[in-house]
Amino acid sequence: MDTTAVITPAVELSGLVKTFGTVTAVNGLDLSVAPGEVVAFLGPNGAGKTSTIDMMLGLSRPASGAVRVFGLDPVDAVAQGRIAAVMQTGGLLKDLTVLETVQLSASLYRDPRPVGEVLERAGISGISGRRVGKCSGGEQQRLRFALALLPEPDLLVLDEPTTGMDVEARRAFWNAIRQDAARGRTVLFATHYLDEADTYADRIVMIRKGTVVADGTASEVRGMAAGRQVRAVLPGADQVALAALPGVTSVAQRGDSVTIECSDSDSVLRHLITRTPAHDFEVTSRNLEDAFIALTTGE
Ligand SMILES: Nc1ncnc2c1ncn2[C@@H]1O[C@H](COP(=O)(O)OP(=O)(O)OP(=O)(O)O)[C@@H](O)[C@H]1O
Repeated sequence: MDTTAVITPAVELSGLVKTFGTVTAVNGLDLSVAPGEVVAFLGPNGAGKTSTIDMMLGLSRPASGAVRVFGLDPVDAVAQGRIAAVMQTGGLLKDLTVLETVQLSASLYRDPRPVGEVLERAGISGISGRRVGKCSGGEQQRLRFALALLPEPDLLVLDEPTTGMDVEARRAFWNAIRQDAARGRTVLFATHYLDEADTYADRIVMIRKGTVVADGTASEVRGMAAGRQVRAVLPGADQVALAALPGVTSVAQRGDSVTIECSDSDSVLRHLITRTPAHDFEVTSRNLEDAFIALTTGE
């Protein structure tokens, strides 16, 4: 057996760039996703998530850089049913029932999964007779998920699939996706929701201004994003010296007080106590949500 065989990544993006006129939507993005991973693309509005996903699906072409899906050009990967997508809106006919919608889509494939099976896996067998126009937003998304399962893709891509759903609908939707992913399918989804990425992804890739700013498991990213704030009374603090301390991300002086954002509050305190006349110390943990915003907006 050849134990040195290299596994072809599910997704390989290298030096990806996408521009729209003067706007650079994706700016030299590199990413490799292994088969079987559940990856969240997390980033604020305009970070470049949709532009990247469109290139992965072969819906648009990069200005430069390369996209491979299971080693293939995305257009070929889509044609072979290796990749399928659940988009946020569009693509459903209101007057058809859920069952008719899936049957119609299935008729377009040469060798689709059985209709009953995909309804079951998307958790919508119980509403198969309901008209699409009467389905809630969450049910319509599970219907789109069922449609995406018809070719039995190896990679499922979802672009902000739960926007506008309430908490219960989001949970039902993700449980269906997660149960399906347990069978080994690779899943990549874009989201604004930190909690959604945290709960449902094995790996979080944070995007800001078209590039990756953090990449790791939820707990690794939490570690990267988490930080402390040290405050002390120190008139005329030497801001340059403080900013040069290990792990310090910002220093601000307001009146007699200095506020230092850092990853290692112990070493900042040690410095302040031994090298400066600072007093009245206050150490607080930055809230994770604030830290996420700091990481994705650079504030
Ligand atoms: N067709 C287009 N024409 C012009 N500019 C575009 C186009 N599509 C995207 N952009 C711009 O590219 C940037 C990245 O947009 P993109 O939709 O990829 O971000 P996103 O992370 O998916 O954002 P959101 O979370 O709001 O969907 C934004 O500045 C956006 O305005």
